[in-house]
Amino acid sequence: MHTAISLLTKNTLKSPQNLHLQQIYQSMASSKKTFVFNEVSTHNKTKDCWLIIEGKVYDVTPFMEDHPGGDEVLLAATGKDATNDFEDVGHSEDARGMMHKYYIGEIDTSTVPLKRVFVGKERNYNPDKTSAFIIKILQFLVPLLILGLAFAVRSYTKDKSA
Ligand code: HEM
Repeated sequence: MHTAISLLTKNTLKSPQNLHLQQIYQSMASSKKTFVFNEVSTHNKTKDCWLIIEGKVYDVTPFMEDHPGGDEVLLAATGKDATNDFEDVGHSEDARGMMHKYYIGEIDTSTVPLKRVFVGKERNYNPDKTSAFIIKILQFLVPLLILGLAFAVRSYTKDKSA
């Protein structure tokens, strides 16, 4: 990655028009910090949101309210490699151009799990299996109770009319 940035700064970005890009890439290369996945994935809240996109780590907290796609999608993209989510939307060049503002470092890709893991506050996940079990039993019992009640009422009314 570092080599790629050096090559870019040396060759492609030499023209004066690309000076600002050169400065951005140089600052990215010199001040880069490498994070491990667990360090990044804990930043998954409304006021603290870090993303992993194309091997880089972005702190998008200040951008959450202004993100045209909303803050929910940004939060949903935390705790995993968000490259595919980002690419699937088909973000414009403008969107890509603003990413450097939120760049805070690189990710050690060997620490990124293949499957999504939940760290800290968990969403859409119910660790209490007991309530799910009770619901299943109730789903079975309630119709039986109604049937039994219907039979009881029927035989009671039959007895009365006889
Ligand atoms: C540093 C990261 C990001 C930046 C700077 C960014 C920026 C932007 C910008 C400027 C737009 C307006 C449309 C465009 O110019 O393409 C946009 C739209 C959008 N973004 Fe992001 N985005 C980021 C990450 C993400 C991620 C991780 C997702 C997850 C799926 C996402 C989902 C969306 C969606 C759904 C839209 C709306 C698309 C539409 O309605 O046309 N963005 N984003």
